[in-house]
Amino acid sequence: MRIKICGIRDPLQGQAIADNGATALGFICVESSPRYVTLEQIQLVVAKLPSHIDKIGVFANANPTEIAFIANNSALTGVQLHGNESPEFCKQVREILPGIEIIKALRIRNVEDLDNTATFTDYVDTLLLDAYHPQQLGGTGQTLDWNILEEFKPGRPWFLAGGLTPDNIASALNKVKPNGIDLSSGVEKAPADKDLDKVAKLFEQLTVRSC
Ligand SMILES: O=C(O)c1ccccc1N[C@@H]1O[C@H](COP(=O)(O)O)[C@@H](O)[C@H]1O
Repeated sequence: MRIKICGIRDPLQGQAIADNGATALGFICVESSPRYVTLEQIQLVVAKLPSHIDKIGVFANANPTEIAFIANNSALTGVQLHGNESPEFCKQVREILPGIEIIKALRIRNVEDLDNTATFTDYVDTLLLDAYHPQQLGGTGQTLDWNILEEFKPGRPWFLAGGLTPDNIASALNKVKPNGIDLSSGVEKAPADKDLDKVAKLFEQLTVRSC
């Protein structure tokens, strides 16, 4: 299973989280977020990471040219589109960035929102399901209704996100079978300041489950 830890800013924290077993790290390229990182900060973190770690830039309603500039100049392996991007927009980004993983994040309120994920299947590599919050795009710490995800089998691999923590990850994975998990605020002391003890606890929980 893929394990993505999002909202990384500090190079040493990024390195430690990769050493713990994360398969992907995420960088918030959304200026309004308290976890926002500049291109230069991403470059400093990426420089310390082994090549097998996926490096994902998180954008929301950004310009495709800006997305491509940041992706190409910081060796990102993927971009996560976390705003109100349309399937057509995802297709455009995929054409501009061939070879880069396109992840479409969708904020799920109900079964209708879940059904809507099918409209993205042909235009993205991966889906990511996050909780819906009326004012915030992401990093809210809110969980979505895992009950409606029990039978969710989209035509693409998918990440479960939204309010996951070392304390609730076992319950989540008992109900839901995603291809990956994505955590941000559940493993931090303050926005973009990751709590390495919580990260270690997360991996302990995941190890116990796999035994
Ligand atoms: O983390 C942010 O500040 C953020 C801002 C704008 C878009 C997405 C953002 N984060 C993403 O939110 C989810 C879930 O976060 P959490 O675990 O509930 O804190 C995750 O995919 C982040 O990439």
